[in-house]
This record gives sequence, C-alpha cells and structure tokens, in this order.
Amino acid sequence: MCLSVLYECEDPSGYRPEEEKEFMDILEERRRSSDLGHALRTFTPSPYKGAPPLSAGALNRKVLESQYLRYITKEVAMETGESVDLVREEASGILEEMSQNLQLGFIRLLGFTLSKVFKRLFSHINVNQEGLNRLQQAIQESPVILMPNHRSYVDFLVLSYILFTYDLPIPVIAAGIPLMDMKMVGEILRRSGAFFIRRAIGSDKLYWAVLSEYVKTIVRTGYAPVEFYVEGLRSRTLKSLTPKLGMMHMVLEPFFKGEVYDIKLVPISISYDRVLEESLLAHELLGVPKPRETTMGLLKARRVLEEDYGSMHVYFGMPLSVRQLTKGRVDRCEYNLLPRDLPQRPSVETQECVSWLAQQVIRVQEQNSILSPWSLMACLVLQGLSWELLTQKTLRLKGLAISFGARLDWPGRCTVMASSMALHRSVIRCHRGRVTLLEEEEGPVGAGPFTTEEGVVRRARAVLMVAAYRNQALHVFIRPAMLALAVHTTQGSRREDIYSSFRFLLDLFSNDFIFITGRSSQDFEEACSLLRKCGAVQTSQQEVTSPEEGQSTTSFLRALLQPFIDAYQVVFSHLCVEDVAVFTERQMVPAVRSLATKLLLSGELKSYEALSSDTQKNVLSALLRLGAVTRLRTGFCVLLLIANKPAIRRLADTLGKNVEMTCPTPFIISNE
Ligand SMILES: CCCCCCCCCCCCCCCC(=O)SCCNC(=O)CCNC(=O)[C@H](O)C(C)(C)COP(=O)(O)OP(=O)(O)OC[C@H]1O[C@@H](n2cnc3c(N)ncnc32)[C@H](O)[C@@H]1OP(=O)(O)O
Ligand SMILES: O=C(CO)COP(=O)(O)O
Repeated sequence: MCLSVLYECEDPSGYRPEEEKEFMDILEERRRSSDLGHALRTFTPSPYKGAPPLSAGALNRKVLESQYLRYITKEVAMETGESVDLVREEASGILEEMSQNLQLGFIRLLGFTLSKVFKRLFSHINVNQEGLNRLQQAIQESPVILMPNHRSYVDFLVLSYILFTYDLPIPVIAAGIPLMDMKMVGEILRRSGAFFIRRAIGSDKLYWAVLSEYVKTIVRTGYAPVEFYVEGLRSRTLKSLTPKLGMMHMVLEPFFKGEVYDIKLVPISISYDRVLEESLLAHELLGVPKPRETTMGLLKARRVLEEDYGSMHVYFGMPLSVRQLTKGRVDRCEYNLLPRDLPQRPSVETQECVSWLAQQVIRVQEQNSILSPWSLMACLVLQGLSWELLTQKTLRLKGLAISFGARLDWPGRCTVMASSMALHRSVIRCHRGRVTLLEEEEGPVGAGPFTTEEGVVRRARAVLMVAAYRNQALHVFIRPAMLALAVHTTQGSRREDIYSSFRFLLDLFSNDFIFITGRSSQDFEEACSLLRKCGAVQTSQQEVTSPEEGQSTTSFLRALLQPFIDAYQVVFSHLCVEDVAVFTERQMVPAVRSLATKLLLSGELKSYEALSSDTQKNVLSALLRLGAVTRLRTGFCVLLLIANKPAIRRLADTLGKNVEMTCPTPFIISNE
C-alpha cells in the first residue's frame, strides 16, 4: 500500500471532527461487558400511550373479525361464487402465513447471537443518541412507522438490536415471503417480529384486504412500531430506489380516516463503510440470479465473519408528523362520505400526497446518511488518478461535499484514506503509485483493453462495486451536477434555457435519482446556490454562466453523470434498431447487455456501468413514464412493450447534444 500521509493530513475543508460526537458506538459497551447479561437484562419499553398488551393471536382475531374484512369476504364470495365460509377460511390461511409472533425469548436469543456477530463484523456501530431520544418520545405520543433505507440484510437485524439495547419497543417488520421459507430461520424471524408479505400482490383482492387490515390494526392499536422498507428491496447500487407505495398507503390510512390523531414517520439512514453483500449485489447487476434465501446458504455464508466491514452508522431522523406534513395537501373529509369500515379507493390527491410523503422520507434518509472517506474516493477513483492526486483531490472533494451539506464520517487519523483503501482491498489497490482496480484472478486492470466477454464481466464487476460506493455520495452532488451539465450543453447563458435543460435532465433521470415531484424550480435554485457558493457558476436574474476558475468543479460534476448518460444512450441505441418493435423487459435487459459488451470490446464505449441491469430497467421505466415506450394491453401474462422510435431518438438527441457518448476520463489505470 502506498501512503501519502502528507497529503492526507492537509485539510483545506475546515471540517470539524467534534461534529462526530453526536454518535455513540453501541459495540463499545458490548466489548466491555457480558453479552449474556445484555441479552437477559430487564426489558421494559414504554409503549404508545401505554397501549395494553395484545397477543399475536388476539391481533389476528381482531383482524379476522373486522367489519372491513367481513365486507370484503362477502364481496369476494359473490364475485367468485365461492361460499363466504370458504373465503373466510382462505383469509384465515393468508393471515396465518403472514402474521408475526413476537416473543421476547427469541429477541433475547438473537440479541445474544448478534452481539457476537456484530463484534466480529464491525469495528463500530454508531448510533445518534439524540435520534433515539426523539424516537422514544414519538413512540409514546403517536403510532410510529420506522422507515429505513435498505442496503443489506444487516439493516433489520441491527435496527431491532439497537431498539432492544435502548429499551425501546421491538418493531414488527414487513418481510418478503422468501425469508419465511428458510428452514427454522423463517420461524425465528417470525418470532422476532417479522410478518411476511408476498412480493407482487397484483390484483388479489382478498390478499390486499387481509394485509391492509393487518397493518392498519397494528397502527390503530399502537401494538408496536411498524418497520418497513419503502424501497421494497436492497438497493444493489447503493442509490436510493423509487419508493413502493402499497405499505405506505396502508400505514397512512388510519390517519386519513381520522382513526388516529397523528402518525410519525421516522426516516432512518443506515450507512456502511463496506456492505456485506457487495460482491453478490454486483453480480446480480450483471445478470447472475440472486441465490435463493436458504438456511444452508446462510450457514455457508459464515465466511463473511472472517472479513472486516469497518464501521456502520445508523441515524434516526427527526420523526415527521403526517398531520403537519399533509396539512393542505389532502382533504380528509372525503373519508366522511362513507362508513370507515368500507373500502374506499384513495383519491388522486391522496395518492399524490402518499407518493410525495414517500419521496420526502427517502430524501431525508439521503440527507442524514453518513458518507465515508471511501465514498468520496470512489467518486474520483472512477475518474482515474494516481494515489497522490487521489488523496489531494479527495481532500478537496471533502471540502466541496461539506459545503454542499454532506454528513461525513472522517476520523481524525492521518491515514484515513489508506485505511479505506485497505478495507476495500478485495477490489482496489495501490500499485506502483497508481490506484488500480483488482479483478478476480487477472490482477490489476490496465494491461490494455479486454478482449473477451469474460474479461469485460470481470472488470464490470469491479467497476460496479466501486461505483456503488460512489453512488452513496451522489445525492449530495446530483443537483449541482445536473446544473453543471445543463450550463455546458445549453447554447448561450439564458437562465430560462438552462433551467429548461436542467428540467429535462431531472425528468429523464428521475428513476435513477430521487427528486421530489413538483420541486424542480427549488432544485434548480438550490443547485445554483451551491455552485455559486463554490465559485463554479455566476448567476443573475437573466443568466447563469460558468467562470474559468470553476471549470475543474463543473467538469468533475459532469463526469459523475457520464456513466448514466452512456448507459441511457446504449439502451436508446438498442431500442432504435430496426428489429426491436415489440419486446419484454426480460428480452431487453440481456440484449442491451450484449450490445454494451460489444461496444466495450470495440472500445466505442468506456462506461462499464452500462452493463448494470438496474440502470437499464430505470431507463425503461423512464421511457414508459415519458411515453416513449408504451404498454401493449394483451391477454398474455407477460407485459409486452412497444418502442416509439422517433420519440426515443428525440430523447437521445437532446441528451446527446454536446455530450460525448463515452466517459471522457475512463477508469484509468496505467501499469507503470
Ligand atoms: C435484539 C436483536 C433482535 C433481532 C431481531 C431481528 C428481527 C428480524 C426480522 C426480520 C425482518 C425481515 C425484513 C426484511 C425486509 C424485506 O423483506 S424488504 C421487502 C418487503 N417489504 C416491502 O416490500 C415493503 C414495501 N413494498 C410495498 O409497499 C409494496 O407495495 C407491496 C405491499 C409489497 C406490494 O407490492 P406490489 O404488489 O408490487 O404492489 P405495488 O407496485 O406497490 O402496487 C401495485 C398496485 O396495487 C395498488 N394497491 C395499493 N394498495 C392497494 C390495496 N389496498 N388494494 C388494492 N390495490 C392496492 C397500487 O396502487 C398499485 O397500483 P398501480 O399504481 O400499479 O396501478
Ligand atoms: O429485501 C429483502 C430482504 O431484506 C429481500 O429482497 P432482495 O433480496 O431483493 O433485496
């Protein structure tokens, strides 16, 4: 490892290490005292308004006996011609499959096991104490919904562990059904608070009814805090995902119907120095199917215990009052028109409000997430630098990130960047003064272009792993980056024209990045203000210009967007070729991958990220949203899609205006 202590110690950013003090390392105490004592200690959390204890069985009975479920049961019986009793039995079966059975004994058992595991995996688990105090308060005042981001299987384990450690009520957690099928483990999770939901519910009316009544009853009674992952799955790219709205609707309905005075949404940001599943997730992006969740698989994965994953941060955000946030956004009177027990489709206004709330929560998750030095280094490593330049530029980037409002975990040590590199040695290393990506078997990258598809995949895997950590930081830079690109691509400097290019980018990329609907002008103003602050643009009422001295910042920001632009252009190219007319997503992804591989091999494309299935699917969603791809309604179960080639070409042309198709600063990396 080549160290450049001198460069690392120079810190032009004015960063104040005392800002770190808000976090407490929960492993510190665990390293000093008995794990058994911790697991067996008195646990007396104060519930919501002293809610009386309700057993899991009693909760289920309440759900089954509800007027709402009775009504739906009759409706389904009428629609299907089955007897009411049979439909009731089906409902009971769904509930049995779904319901949690939280038991303190299992929490203690897992508490003990997790203390051992976490100490092996992480050097610190840092939690913001103030956030826990706020949570404690919120739990007593209103039903609370815990809404963490989702990056790893560790997320839900660590959250319940933290709540147990701080004597807070253990949450019940919406879990995907595959976890239920794990031998023994599924049952342990159920007894630790998991309730299991099917992934794609589609139009199964009875299932929706049972699930929503189950969730609403928990919220109404204050049975326990509800935890769910609004992104719906672990983000393979470590970027936030577009929220799923089913659970969101369910937890909010008791408020909309006036059954509870308020509900508090608690955004939780979980950030990892290194994610346990990093390699598997990168493979999945390249088309390798996800291994099925099995107990045997879990046992085999114990190898992870031998590795170091650095630290993690869990930031409990300010509880958001749904009552306050929705004031003036929804008219709850619409719910007075029908008895509460009857099903009612939410109005368009309510749907928009629910979607807006979900975006708000994700935005807060992003703002509160803690960036590691490695995340910033990854922004630059992918632009290709020597070690000395990398350390210098990272320090400068740190200053920029702080001025853009990022929260950093930057330990005071001089060798922090070298330690970050060491933590990620499975993918990157410093070789003869150069930073090189490491690929399985082949050693350092840079010996020349890859000549085989296999080589491309190996390199892509390494690139995607590094890119994921860069992605953790993108929410900080994305708006300024889009402004920098808009300034660069717009002819002239008229503010109006630049805003219009900025809006185009915002709109096109809004499946890849979370932008709050209807806020584009505020996003533009925010981007102007941030770039002005660092001298990268000058603005007046009529103009936005980019002065010479701001060029290095703006070209860095533009380069952050380049892999996405390249990936979008590859999908556009694929869909515009003659023989692609009607297609399915399943056909499109491998076909785009094959085109991208060809372009990478021929050297016409430099961005390996164009191989990522996540980006490809986001492009497709964007095209569907923009009407450049349409759904063909047929009787088939698969969704057939039609590409509107002229519309796609127009998008490609607008995006391509003055933007090169390939990455201007490819992933270095020379072998001296
Ligand atoms: C001390 C130590 C202790 C340690 C102790 C450890 C504890 C350890 C516990 C383990 C715990 C594991 C935890 C794992 C974590 C995950 O497994 S994360 C994955 C599972 N969780 C989630 O996915 C939650 C987020 N997902 C959602 O909310 C999704 O919407 C749902 C509910 C899953 C449904 O998904 P979907 O079928 O794909 O539906 P979605 O696209 O949302 O909506 C489809 C349509 O139905 C419509 N719809 C919505 N609601 C309704 C309704 N009620 N009726 C009819 N239609 C409706 C929608 O409007 C939508 O319509 P369109 O807009 O398409 O026209
Ligand atoms: O979210 C899950 C449980 O954590 C499982 O879904 P994924 O494996 O698709 O991320």
